[in-house]
Amino acid sequence: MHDETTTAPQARALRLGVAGPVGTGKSSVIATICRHLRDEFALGVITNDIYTDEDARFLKSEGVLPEERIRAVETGSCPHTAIRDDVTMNLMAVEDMERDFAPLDIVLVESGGDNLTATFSPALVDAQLFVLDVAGGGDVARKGGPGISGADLLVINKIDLGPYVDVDVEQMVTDAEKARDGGPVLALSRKHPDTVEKLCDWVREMHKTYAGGGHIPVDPGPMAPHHHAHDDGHTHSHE
Ligand SMILES: Nc1nc2c(ncn2[C@@H]2O[C@H](COP(=O)(O)OP(=O)(O)OP(=O)(O)O)[C@@H](O)[C@H]2O)c(=O)[nH]1
Repeated sequence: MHDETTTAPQARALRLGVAGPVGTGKSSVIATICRHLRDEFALGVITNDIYTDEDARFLKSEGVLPEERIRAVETGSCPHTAIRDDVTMNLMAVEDMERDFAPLDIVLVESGGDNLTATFSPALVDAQLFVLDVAGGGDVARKGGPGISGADLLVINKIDLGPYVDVDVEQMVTDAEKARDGGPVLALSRKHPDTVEKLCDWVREMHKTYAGGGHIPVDPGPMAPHHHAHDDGHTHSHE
């Protein structure tokens, strides 16, 4: 009988998206993954910024990978568009990277920083992390949204800051688990090596499942309707 929960073993790299609100630590999470796993896996990184290549420059300056394995996509539009509505620019960047450095094991794709609504299309990534931080407030996890509830892993970052911003990290994790119907939640700080190891283990496990054909990409769901106002007075909306 055909088993619909598995697919053939994968020939190409695992494409792993990292999304989340501005400043929660997406670039830092990617830097951490690269530093700890670069000797185990062949890695590449694609960053998304609206007008700059700042995130790519940060990762290059940190020396987390050889510079040519870190490439920037300047989306020129709201971050949702490039990771969800029309993923062409990103898909081309990922495919170029995979071709130039074949065979790659994992390509990390960082979304531009946005609000709680941005998620990757499963046409672009195979799995996705959504990153919140404790500095954004303990109640954020309760607010839900497609990334919080539907990403393959929810990261609650900067837990070392909990005491300074009066956030009960354990409660925030419990709230997040509830919002995700028990889906995985990782409390992370780059200053707590045990949490970094858990992040690496999650990536290892995801890669193993994916490479063996046992991972089916899940769409966390569409963003909520919203609109953007631009400097020139022009607005656009996503319904
Ligand atoms: N205390 C603490 N600070 C952290 C941690 N991770 C990241 N930061 C800091 O948080 C700030 C934002 O981190 P980034 O990695 O640039 O965040 P980002 O989500 O990529 O930001 P944008 O790309 O601008 O949306 C930086 O000053 C980091 O040094 C952490 O675990 N603990």
